[in-house]
Amino acid sequence: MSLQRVAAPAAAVGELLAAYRPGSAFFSSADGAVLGEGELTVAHSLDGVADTLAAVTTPDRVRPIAIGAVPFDARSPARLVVPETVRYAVPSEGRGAADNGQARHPLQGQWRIRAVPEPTAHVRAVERGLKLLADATPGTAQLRKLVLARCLRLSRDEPVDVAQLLGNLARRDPHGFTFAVDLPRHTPDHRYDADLPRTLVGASPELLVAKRAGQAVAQPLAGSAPRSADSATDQRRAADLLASAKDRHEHALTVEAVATGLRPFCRQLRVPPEPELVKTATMWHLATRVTGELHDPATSSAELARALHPTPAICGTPTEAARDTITDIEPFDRGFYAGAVGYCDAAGDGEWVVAIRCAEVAGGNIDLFAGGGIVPESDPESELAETSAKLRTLLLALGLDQSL
Ligand SMILES: C=C(O[C@@H]1C=C(C(=O)O)C=C[C@H]1O)C(=O)O
Repeated sequence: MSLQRVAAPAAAVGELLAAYRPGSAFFSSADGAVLGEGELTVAHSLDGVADTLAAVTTPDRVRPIAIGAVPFDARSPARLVVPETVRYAVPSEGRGAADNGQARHPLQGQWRIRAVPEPTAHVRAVERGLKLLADATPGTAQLRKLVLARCLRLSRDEPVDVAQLLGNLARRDPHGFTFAVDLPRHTPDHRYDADLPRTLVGASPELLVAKRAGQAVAQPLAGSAPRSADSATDQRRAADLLASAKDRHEHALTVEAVATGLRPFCRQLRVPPEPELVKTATMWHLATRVTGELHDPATSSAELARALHPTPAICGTPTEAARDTITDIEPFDRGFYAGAVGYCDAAGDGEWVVAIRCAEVAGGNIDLFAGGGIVPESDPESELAETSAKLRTLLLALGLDQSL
């Protein structure tokens, strides 16, 4: 077994982006970027990360990391790779300049597109969800929030160039969390040839949890509005979102769950009473930054991610009832969409984000996903529009400027 080596810090995030090749693992945040190459060993759950890292840690080995993804249903296997070589980059100056236009390098080719479910069926699914939120079933926990998603299956004859897609995503959302990590080759429904590598690629705005220097940080998002190219309209939408009782309710349920999940690990937890606005190139969101001092500074980011995932931002409240309802209603398997993606080192430091604004790529197939939180005050047509707006993160990075 070879040693995990850490190469000298790269000059810029752009260099690591340029070095990404299929099979490597890339993750970037406002703090910089990490690129893992090769495969020393693999952990199949967040639980297994500490032991896997301990097994490869020796006095002469520099802090190993595990990097990869956990599926939406955490009972299914994750893929968290301990790479042979790890390179880090510090944030670069140029990274602040967002490229809000079309993808600079559109992926050429003729796409076949299939919506699963069809848009009208998604509206009906939301109506069904609303009915479940309104009905109390004796003996079962009352659903308070449910997140329903839809999927766009795109395919073409030529394989998707993941490096190009990753570069486009990083340029459009330079302040987001951009990632490309390989997944287990088999999908539960064996939809693709098992020989095809599968990659999760995306640009998530949502920090599930980060841990560094004995501190835990989470930034749940919930409550959304599409951006507008017209700046007055854009500002009005942001102000309306911040004032919306429905969105604040949806947001509060998520913050409450994240605070409850972190509290047992923290001696001091700060939860701001009011949400703030965050934006991506395509969306406005309500956000709350929750920070805590850990009782035990050695608590690992993987352990914290395990305690928090799945949050009501992508599942619902209460968790199990929402997860079962999602399985019943959604006509596709979420796979790694709405899972978690990130890395953790042997000291437990690391960052995990919610796997949204992402796609699963296998050869010439790319599945895009987007969902939205539903509370009793939600409107089905607006929910459909919200998923269409969220899908634009990936569609624009592919060079497809169309509403689907
Ligand atoms: C589920 C998604 O996004 C989540 C749901 C949100 C909402 O309902 O307002 C906002 C941000 C994310 O937590 C997605 O992008 O697919």
